[in-house]
Amino acid sequence: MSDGYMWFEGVPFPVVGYTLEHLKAMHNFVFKDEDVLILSFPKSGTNWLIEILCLIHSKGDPTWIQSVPIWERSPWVETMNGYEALKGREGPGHVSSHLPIQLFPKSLFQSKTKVIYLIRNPRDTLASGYFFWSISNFVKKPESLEQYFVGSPKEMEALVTGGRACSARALLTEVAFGSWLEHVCGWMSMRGKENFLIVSYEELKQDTRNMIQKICQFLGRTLEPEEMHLVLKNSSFQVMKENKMSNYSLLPNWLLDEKNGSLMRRGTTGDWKNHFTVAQAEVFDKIFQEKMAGLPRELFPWEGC
Ligand SMILES: Nc1ncnc2c1ncn2[C@@H]1O[C@H](COP(=O)(O)O)[C@@H](OP(=O)(O)O)[C@H]1O
Ligand SMILES: CCc1ccc(OS(=O)(=O)O)cc1
Repeated sequence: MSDGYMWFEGVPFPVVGYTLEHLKAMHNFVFKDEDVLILSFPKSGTNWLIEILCLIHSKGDPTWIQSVPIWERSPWVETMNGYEALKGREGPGHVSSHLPIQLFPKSLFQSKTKVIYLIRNPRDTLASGYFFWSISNFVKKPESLEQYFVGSPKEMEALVTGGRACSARALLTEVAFGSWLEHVCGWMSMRGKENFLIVSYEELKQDTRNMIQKICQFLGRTLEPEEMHLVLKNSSFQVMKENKMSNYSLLPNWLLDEKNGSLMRRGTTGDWKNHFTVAQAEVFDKIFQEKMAGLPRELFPWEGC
């Protein structure tokens, strides 16, 4: 825990909300065929997708999202509180997780649980994570974006000269829940299964209505035009930002310093461009191209934009 993370099976976890005992016990969690699982690497827009799924469930009626905290509506299987809530739940429901595939409860792979994997430009997850971890006490606060990006100036130098690209922060290897690359590559092994849907933050931003339709189709749900209108309205950035059940303002101040930021920060694509240096962007490109070469490009709609 000395580096500001709690390590489990080689993966760094936040130090608040997680224990090794729960992570071990959670491995035996039994998924129901009717559950809906939301999977993502942190800061991919997970809470937005959770809000959308809750609103699809309620056909746009905001009563549920305005009265129950988001982490109770779709508990995180890997957190202590989330796991306890899920264990005691009788019927099926929504479940959220940031876990990499190798740590996931095995029952998922024998179930028909519908799984939605949310993917976002890792440059934006990096920038979003930097600002979020800086205002929270889930993990050690980053010293600067530079430090968060590569660990140290020395590592950056080594990266630029091509020396140690694989071990650098640019691969997101030492942020909460481990490596973005490993997270994505691991879960992409489920690609093609009929109970597995991939949604990108970028497509969700660009054509929210169309993506909600696609999600509804996957879930076997339909929305009347007026219901769709309500889902769109109540999951919009502005409405979510003001919903205290969804914007994390219910978390105590010692855990999330709301004076200096919010979960609901920008809600845009490409904000990383305002924060990365040219050198950082080049390094990131190089590593991304190299490591993701084996996966189809359509998985990364933000590339080349
Ligand atoms: N309704 C919404 N529309 C668009 N983006 C949203 C959103 N709700 C949350 N987000 C964005 O999702 C990111 C948080 O992701 P997560 O829920 O996985 O922690 C933040 O990104 P930014 O920090 O780039 O603004 C946040 O602003
Ligand atoms: C208690 C709600 C909560 C807080 C933080 C979480 O992780 S992360 O910020 O998305 O990495 C998950 C759940």
